[in-house]
Amino acid sequence: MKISVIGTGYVGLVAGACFADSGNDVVCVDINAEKIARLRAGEVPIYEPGLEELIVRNVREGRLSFTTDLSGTVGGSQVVFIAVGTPEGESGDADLSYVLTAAEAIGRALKQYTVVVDKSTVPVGTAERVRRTIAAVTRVEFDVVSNPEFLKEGAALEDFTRPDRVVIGTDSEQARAIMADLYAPFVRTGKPLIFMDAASAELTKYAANAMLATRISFMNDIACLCEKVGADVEMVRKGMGADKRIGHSFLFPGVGYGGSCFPKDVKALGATAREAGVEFDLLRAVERTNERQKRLLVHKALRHFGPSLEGRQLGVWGLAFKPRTDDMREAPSVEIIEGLLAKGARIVAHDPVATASAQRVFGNRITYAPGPYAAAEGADALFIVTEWNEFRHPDFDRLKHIMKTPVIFDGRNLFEPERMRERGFTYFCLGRG
Ligand SMILES: NC(=O)c1ccc[n+]([C@@H]2O[C@H](COP(=O)([O-])OP(=O)(O)OC[C@H]3O[C@@H](n4cnc5c(N)ncnc54)[C@H](O)[C@@H]3O)[C@@H](O)[C@H]2O)c1
Ligand SMILES: O=c1ccn([C@@H]2O[C@H](COP(=O)(O)OP(=O)(O)O[C@H]3O[C@H](CO)[C@@H](O)[C@H](O)[C@H]3O)[C@@H](O)[C@H]2O)c(=O)[nH]1
Repeated sequence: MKISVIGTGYVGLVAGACFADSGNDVVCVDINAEKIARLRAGEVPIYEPGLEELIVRNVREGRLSFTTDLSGTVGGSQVVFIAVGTPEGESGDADLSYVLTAAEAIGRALKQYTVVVDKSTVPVGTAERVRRTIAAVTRVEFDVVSNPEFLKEGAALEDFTRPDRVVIGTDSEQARAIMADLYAPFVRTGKPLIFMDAASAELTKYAANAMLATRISFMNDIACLCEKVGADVEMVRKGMGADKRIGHSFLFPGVGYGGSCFPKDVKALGATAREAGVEFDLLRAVERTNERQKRLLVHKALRHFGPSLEGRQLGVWGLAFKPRTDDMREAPSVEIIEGLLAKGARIVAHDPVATASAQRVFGNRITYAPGPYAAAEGADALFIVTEWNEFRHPDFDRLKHIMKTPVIFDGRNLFEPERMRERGFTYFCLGRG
């Protein structure tokens, strides 16, 4: 099948590469000429495990290419995916300007019946707005399908090629058949293609993200409660998760959820509810807990060191919002580091892949260390912010030896508090004694 993908971000690039790898002829389009030039030179502008190899191979084998020329590409495609950004708008709602601009450009370029697929995360009613936007500029036949994406950064290829489900919102039989054909290679193991109307598909995406964010905030509140009452959140988490109705995933307390999706999508769902006159108080509480959680490590540090961190050197392990990505969007590290800087601390941080993207956030206000031990050297305390695997089994003797004082604020509960005390560390974590 001939496919165009509009937008070469985390979603567009992954979708484009995976569709090409299942034998389709894919052209990825972006308005960012520098990104396209890099991609054409074989350089992938984001870090996502396995993506570069997949792109390079599919380009070499002639199934995948990159262009800034939307109008020259879309006309020859049977399916066009919109995978542009939908950032937070002024009042918390989703900013649809990129989606609607792309839709109009697609409309002008159509030459034959085409399925236009909205893969971006968009509020209820957007498929209809996209349809109207395209219909206003063309007489060619087309269908608009809502096909939200559920991949996680850091595991994007696995999630895309082995999805738990594929949600397809359309009332067109023709579009339904084309989408089923396109996704057939990814649901061979029996995972469902779930067909529904476009509005339900659009809402499914926000509901899923908001539910996952709710679980995280719930566990962060449980962790705070554990600290106050002398319970151990790791035990509570295991005990809760063993109930099949609850399950173990997305119950890890941490420094608050971040990334390009949960924060904006919880807000956008709140905006949809407000507009619809539905009181959705739970969402506001989920956000409030998350705001508190992002400040927690700084509060713990101030309780330990006193109200000023002037003259203190603090090490930070992990800058990206989660492991296996270089994405700094809404990363809790930003709030934590800004909080520590504001109290006068000097920061030396290490992240295995996010240094370049972190430099765009912090500039030279912090120091970037080439490795975890270099970040901890001479530090008054070490902050663990992102749970990269390489931080899980450090040489504790070496760490203790190189730090000025062996104090750790662990925002990811990587270690056993009892063992850390035996090793000679002053160890603070979340919801454990
Ligand atoms: N990042 C994720 O993990 C993830 C997962 C599921 C869904 N989503 C959703 O998918 C959408 C895309 O997210 P992302 O993280 O890939 O975004 P991104 O910001 O990484 O990339 C978007 C790309 O679209 C390009 N673009 C904007 N307008 C364009 C136009 N008119 N024509 C061509 N290109 C254009 C931008 O230059 C940019 O390269 C969002 O709605 C997001 O909520 C993201
Ligand atoms: O038990 C957990 C799980 C996650 N997180 C945090 O939650 C955030 C989001 O993590 P994750 O969901 O793994 O990454 P994303 O790439 O943001 O993926 C989410 O957002 C995407 C964009 O909408 C969706 O497609 C995915 O299904 C959804 O998981 C990160 O800050 C994590 O540290 C926790 O604090 N505790």
